[in-house]
Amino acid sequence: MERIVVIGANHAGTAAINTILDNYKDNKVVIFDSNDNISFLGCGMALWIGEQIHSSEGLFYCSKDIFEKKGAKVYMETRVERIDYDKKIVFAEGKYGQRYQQEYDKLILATGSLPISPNIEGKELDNVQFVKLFQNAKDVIDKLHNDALKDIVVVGAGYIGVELAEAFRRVGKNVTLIDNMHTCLSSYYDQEFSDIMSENLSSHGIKLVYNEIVTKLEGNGKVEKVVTDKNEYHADMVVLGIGFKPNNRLGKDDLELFCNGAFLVDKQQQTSQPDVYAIGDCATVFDNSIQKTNYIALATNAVRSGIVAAHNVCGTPLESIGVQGSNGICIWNLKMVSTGISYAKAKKLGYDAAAVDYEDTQKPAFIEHDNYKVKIRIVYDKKTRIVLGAQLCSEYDISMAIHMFSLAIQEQVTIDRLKLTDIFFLPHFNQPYNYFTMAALQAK
Ligand SMILES: Cc1cc2nc3c(=O)[nH]c(=O)nc-3n(C[C@H](O)[C@H](O)[C@H](O)COP(=O)(O)OP(=O)(O)OC[C@H]3O[C@@H](n4cnc5c(N)ncnc54)[C@H](O)[C@@H]3O)c2cc1C
Ligand SMILES: NC(=O)c1ccc[n+]([C@@H]2O[C@H](COP(=O)([O-])OP(=O)(O)OC[C@H]3O[C@@H](n4cnc5c(N)ncnc54)[C@H](O)[C@@H]3O)[C@@H](O)[C@H]2O)c1
Repeated sequence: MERIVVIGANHAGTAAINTILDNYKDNKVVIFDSNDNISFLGCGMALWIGEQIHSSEGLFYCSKDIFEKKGAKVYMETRVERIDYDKKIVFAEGKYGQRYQQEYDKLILATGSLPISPNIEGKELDNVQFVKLFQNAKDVIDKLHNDALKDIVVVGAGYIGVELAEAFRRVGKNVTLIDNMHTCLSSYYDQEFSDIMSENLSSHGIKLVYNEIVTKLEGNGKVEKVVTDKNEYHADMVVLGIGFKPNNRLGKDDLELFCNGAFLVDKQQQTSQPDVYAIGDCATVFDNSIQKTNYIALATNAVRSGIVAAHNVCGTPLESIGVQGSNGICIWNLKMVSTGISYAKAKKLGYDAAAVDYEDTQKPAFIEHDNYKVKIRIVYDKKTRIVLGAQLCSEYDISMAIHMFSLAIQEQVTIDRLKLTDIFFLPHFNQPYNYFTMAALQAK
């Protein structure tokens, strides 16, 4: 029997814990989490805030109870303060000051990420919000009920910022969305795609402010103003969504780190310390699109890395196959999905890259209903011909289409192989000259 300690029981921790408890029943599993809930789907936060779902109930898929019924010992609201990696002991403290020492044979770090806090004056003012935890969402929703709270400035037009801008607008607030880049969603899409999202956001009344750097927040107790290098914006609430950083506090002096501080792991999720594994947002991933170690904070990566670590910890060797950072967003019915890297990113990274684009309706023109335009871009390396990334955008649900490109990047498929990939045709679904083939065929 092994003593397995898991620190952090959100998406990564939950996946690892369930895999161990369901498949390797003879171990002693001890879980610590500093929060009071498990498995909160942050991805549902904007839907809840924007009143597209009526409650937060469905946003949890696991609990302390479930783990305990499967035989684990669970300490909630208990923060691990320090780890003695030589003696293999975890030191934790409960909400009421209770102290715990737990020895381990194998340790899984699933401490996740923290929202990046900009180094600006005024960020401690009331109504300056991060949106990561269930408690953050509850707090924001309580404040939104106050009709005097009218103007919301969202800083960061990435995934969190864009989703929340929509949510705030849906509940009738005036929304200004600020990003220091020249467009929204710039880490995921080329401007030809992000411009479509910008147009969608502005047409719903969101004020877009790009290429401005927030320099300070002003107010009297409560935030009242966002000051940038070029302008000032009135704000009754400011939401900061400028990215995540890995929560590495428990290992930053003892484990090897990636350039952004994430725990550096191998394909088995093992850190530089023997018997210590790291998963989810606190750890690195192997990024197949650039064939290098990278940091990509997504729940999907968290879950898969948890499964991989669990099997290795319990003695079944299993290697991660890497990730492509596949992602998607849906804002007022405009759906955008991407995988791998954009053309702009490929160029920035020094690839001799090319992009092929195609635009068409999803189905033949004679289909009069539920037939929308689809825009596709495939990015590839001109030298190796290998696919580096893909982007799709439509009001039609094209989400499943991105998985094919995800697999192509994972398997290092060339653009030329995609030209003749067998794609079925039925007018109810698509076209005989479909946009995958038509885009790929353009590759010279
Ligand atoms: C608003 C929002 C929307 C999102 N939408 C999506 C989406 O649509 N798709 C997607 O793939 N991803 C999405 N994400 C990202 C996704 O939520 C994260 O990638 C995911 O939560 C990572 O899971 P994790 O378990 O690694 O880390 P976390 O969720 O950060 O969990 C870490 C856990 O560790 C615990 N912990 C930390 N330190 C200690 C300690 N010292 N002692 C004890 N416990 C500790 C914390 O309490 C927490 O429970 C979204 C995130 C947000 C905020
Ligand atoms: N739909 C989804 O899959 C989804 C939804 C929400 C969050 N997430 C994930 O959660 C993580 C965190 O999301 P996020 O939106 O915070 O990060 P993000 O990386 O998606 O976006 C951060 C944005 O902030 C901007 N930014 C950075 N510094 C800034 C500054 N000082 N001032 C103004 N803008 C600045 C960046 O240009 C970028 O557009 C990401 O990994 C994201 O992929 C995913």
